[in-house]
Amino acid sequence: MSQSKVTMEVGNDGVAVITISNPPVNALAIPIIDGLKEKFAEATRRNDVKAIVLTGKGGRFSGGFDINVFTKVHGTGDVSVMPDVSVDLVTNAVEDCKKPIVAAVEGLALGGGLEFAMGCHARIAAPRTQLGLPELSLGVIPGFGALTGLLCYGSFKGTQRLPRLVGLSKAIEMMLSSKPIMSEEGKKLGLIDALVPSKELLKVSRAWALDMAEGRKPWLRSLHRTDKIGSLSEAREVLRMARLQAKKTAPNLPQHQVCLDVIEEGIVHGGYSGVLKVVSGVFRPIAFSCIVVFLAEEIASDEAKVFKEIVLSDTSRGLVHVFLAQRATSKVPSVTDVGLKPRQVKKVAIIGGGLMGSGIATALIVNNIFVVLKEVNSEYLLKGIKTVEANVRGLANRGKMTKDKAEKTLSMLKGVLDYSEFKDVDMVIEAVIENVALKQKIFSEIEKACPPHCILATNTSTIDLNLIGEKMNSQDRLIGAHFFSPAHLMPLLEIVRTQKTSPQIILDLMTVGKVIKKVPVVVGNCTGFAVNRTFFPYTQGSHLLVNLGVDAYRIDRVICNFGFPLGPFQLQDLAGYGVAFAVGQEYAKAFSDRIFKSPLLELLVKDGRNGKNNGKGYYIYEKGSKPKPDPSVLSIIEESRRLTNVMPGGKPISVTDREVLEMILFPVVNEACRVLDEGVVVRASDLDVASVLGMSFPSYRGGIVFWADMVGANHVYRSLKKWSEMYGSFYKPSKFLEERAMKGVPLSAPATSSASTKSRL
Ligand SMILES: C[C@H](O)CC(=O)SCCNC(=O)CCNC(=O)[C@H](O)C(C)(C)COP(=O)(O)OP(=O)(O)OC[C@H]1O[C@@H](n2cnc3c(N)ncnc32)[C@H](O)[C@@H]1OP(=O)(O)O
Repeated sequence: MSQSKVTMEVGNDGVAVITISNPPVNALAIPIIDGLKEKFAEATRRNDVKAIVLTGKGGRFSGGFDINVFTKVHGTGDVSVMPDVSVDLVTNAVEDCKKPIVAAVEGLALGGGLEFAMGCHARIAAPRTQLGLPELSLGVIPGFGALTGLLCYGSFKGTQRLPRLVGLSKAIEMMLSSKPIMSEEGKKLGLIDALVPSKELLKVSRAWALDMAEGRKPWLRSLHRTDKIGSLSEAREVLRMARLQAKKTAPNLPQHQVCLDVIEEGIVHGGYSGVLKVVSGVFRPIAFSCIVVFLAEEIASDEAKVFKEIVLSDTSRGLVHVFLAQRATSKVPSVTDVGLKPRQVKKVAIIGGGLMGSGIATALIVNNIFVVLKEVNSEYLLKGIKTVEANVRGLANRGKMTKDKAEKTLSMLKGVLDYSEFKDVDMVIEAVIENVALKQKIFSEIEKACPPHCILATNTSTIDLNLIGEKMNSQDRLIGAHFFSPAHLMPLLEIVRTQKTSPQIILDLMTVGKVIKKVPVVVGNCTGFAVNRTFFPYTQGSHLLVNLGVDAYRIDRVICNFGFPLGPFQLQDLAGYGVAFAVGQEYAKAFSDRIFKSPLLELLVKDGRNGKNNGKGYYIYEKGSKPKPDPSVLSIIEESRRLTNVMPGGKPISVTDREVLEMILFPVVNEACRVLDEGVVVRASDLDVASVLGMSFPSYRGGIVFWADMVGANHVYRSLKKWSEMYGSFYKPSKFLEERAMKGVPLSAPATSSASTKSRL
């Protein structure tokens, strides 16, 4: 029997408790919405019911509307399958119910879940309950209404109740950031009426509902309130500022402006002139003038169009895809489905206190894992410890933890200069420079110094793990723990397994990843693994374009306009050139058939530049000001162009911005195809998640493979083929891409059986 259901129990006190049960997050799936309608109708009808409490089973109120329905809508283009949650259920059945309803909220009330709670006449919450409207992060806006029948801005009630309960500025902040607040803050803001311990939640909620039924407590309808919105001119000013801000911070996200438009409509025509009441009246069979019907229908058809556009937008498709793809990464065949139990990792040794080692140490201690940090001498060790201290105190300064907690956190770090502390560690992470011989020596040493259950991990970003483990006996314990810089902030943990790594070790590291709040993505072993390998043509493509005569700053601009936080040249400045040199050599060895060798970095270094490190790179870095393009780099670029001599006829090529973008990203797609073909990832969507979380590929474009499928494999293939004929083998389309383009099969479609035999997993 399905676990998804809505139940109702009527107590002797005359209170009906309606419970949503749809584990794990009580998502509002269509049968749940139908069940709620049915139970509210029954509770309203029954004479023995005086008041109602709405709650969720298993300590979670509701995670909102069922996101899987969006996937269906995106697949079919048919928005009519979306139920009318806002008007039909939350407004008509709940808010306008003839009996008082209390929401007993615990764990989380997000999206449609919070909308339900706000439709109730009071909200009682347990401590540390998350309350939020994260719909914008899925590309839609809170509280959509029906598309069948009439629809108007007034039907997006989720956007209207929140301002009426917490004030306009706070509501806008919550909706535009998609970040939840805790019930403690909700109580202060007025979103929550009472905060009670979890075990008293139902008792207090029942009593509250009865108090309302019997006139001892006020019975408030959120949508009718106007006391927190301020004057119309104030509201308009707040909205104007929010629009400007959203234009700056979310230029490519249409749902932000639509959300603000809808809030404004609700305020202007709802709370102030009362039109909302008339317009929402069109949803009910009451008498109203023909003019209003006509106007409402006209508005409705416009808004239905807006709604349809936004739900079916590429932005929503991309964001919903990334949400579900991220969840899918925790399912790894033969690892998470074979009944293994993760072992606890309490103490970790890190070898190397540089940028990566200290960042990883920070991520671990912040999440209560004891760390031993090893360096080769006390000077380096002190430097490493100081970096960790700065990281942790930086988090405290930014309000991410209390000062007290920061000091406690730092007490979980111990610096050492030898292996004596390694005897009882559960995991070692090697984070030294990218030098194969050094890594081989370290692994043969730690294998002896650590207990037999210990996970032996390397943070290499590029080097083949089989090479690193060549001198080890227990290669089943060797695994890649590839963090992205800065390791305490970037969310991705790329877990690299070899053919010999044991499933238990993989599961243990996945669990550590989750404990330290990273998203672990398990991938196979090869040079650069899944993420850096897929993206090595990103830097090379940008170098090739510059050498073909395209302006470097224009390239950075085009890439930023697409949605990356930085362009490739600014990114190189930030990362420093040393890493680029080291990994460049590895790629040149492994992928010699498709390398573009650019002398540009060497010329920059010769000129005394080292990027942000010394304030001089493609850009000039001065304290307190934004990086500025450095015109004196142009002569170095000219020299590079002269040396490579790739410009056809010695003249700069002429390309549109779109071509600039595609000439950089299509080679990345091409390498992603090889990664898919070789079975380096479990599924194509893992590469999407990794590109978003590790390379800052814009999430609203769905990740690298998803985006490529939106653009179309055929277009990618034809473009690469054309450029390979014009500019050489760097652009040569892979076999996988060619086949998919010819057959019209999406790049993300699972591999055929012949391909899956190649798997590196
Ligand atoms: C009408 C409204 O205005 C429109 C809406 O409500 S749109 C939906 C708005 N809600 C959201 O955006 C919330 C999305 N969910 C989340 O942020 C997080 O899942 C959470 C905070 C609820 C829980 O996080 P966490 O405990 O880490 O568990 P997490 O792994 O993310 O999710 C557990 C499972 O629940 C699923 N799930 C979570 N929220 C869901 C939702 N709203 N619909 C369907 N499934 C959902 C996940 O896909 C995952 O499934 P899986 O086990 O098969 O992989």
